[in-house]
Amino acid sequence: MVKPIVAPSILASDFANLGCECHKVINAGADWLHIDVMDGHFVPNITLGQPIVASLRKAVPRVNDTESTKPKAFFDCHMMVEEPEKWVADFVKCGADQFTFHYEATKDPLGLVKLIKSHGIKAACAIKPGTPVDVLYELGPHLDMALVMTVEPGFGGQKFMVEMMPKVEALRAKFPNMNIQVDGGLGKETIPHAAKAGANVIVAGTSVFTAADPADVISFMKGQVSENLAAKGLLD
Ligand SMILES: O=C(CO)[C@@H](O)[C@H](O)COP(=O)(O)O
Repeated sequence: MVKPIVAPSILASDFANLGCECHKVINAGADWLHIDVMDGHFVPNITLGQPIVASLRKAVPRVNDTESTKPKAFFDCHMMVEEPEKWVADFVKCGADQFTFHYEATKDPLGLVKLIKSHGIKAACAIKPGTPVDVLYELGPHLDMALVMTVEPGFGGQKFMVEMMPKVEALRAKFPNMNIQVDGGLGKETIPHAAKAGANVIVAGTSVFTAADPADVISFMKGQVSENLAAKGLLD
C-alpha cells in the first residue's frame, strides 16, 4: 500500500526567495520538497549543494519537529553526481531525509544503499531514460524508493517521455508496496500517464512553481494518483 506524494522540484523556484517559495508550495499541499543536486560532471549542469540545503532546513523543519510552527517537509535529495558515496554523510548532516543516487553513478549500488541507511535516512535509486528497468529488480527489496527519470537528467522544463511508462508498470507489478517516483515534465497534462502506470511519487517543478494556483495543480495530480492506486487496490 502506498500514498500519493507530490514533491515540487525547487529547481523551478525563485532561488532568491527560496524559503518563501517552499512555504508557498507546502501550504498548497506539497508533501515533500525535491532537491536536485547536480555536480556538472554526472550531468551537464550545476545547481546547489550543502550550504543551501542546510539553510533551507532552518526555514523548513523536519516533519517530526513538534516545536516549530514553520511549514515542514521531507527533503528528497536527488543526487545527480558522480561518486555519490562521497556525499552521503554531508547531506545527512545538512538535513536530507532521503538520498537518491543514480544507478549509473556507482559500482556498488547495494553497498551504497546500506551506507545511506546506516545514517538513519531513506535510500532510493534513480535510472536515466537509457537504463533498463531490470537493473532495479535485485536492488528493489532494499530500496525505500525507485525513481524512473522521465527526462534526461540535468535540466527542468523538458518534455515528459511517455515511453518510460512501461518501466513504471514493470516496477509496480514487482513491488506493489514501494514508492515509485517519476521526475521530469510532470503536470496536469502528463500526470494521467504516470498515475495509470502506477507511479505514486510525483516530482513537478515548472508546473507547480509557475502555476497561478499551485494548490490546484497539486490536488489534481494527487487525485489522479489516488484514483489509479485505488483501482489497483494499493491506496494507503
Ligand atoms: O531532475 C530533474 C531534472 O534533471 C527534475 O527534477 C526537473 O527539475 C523537473 O523539472 P520539471 O520538468 O518538472 O520542470
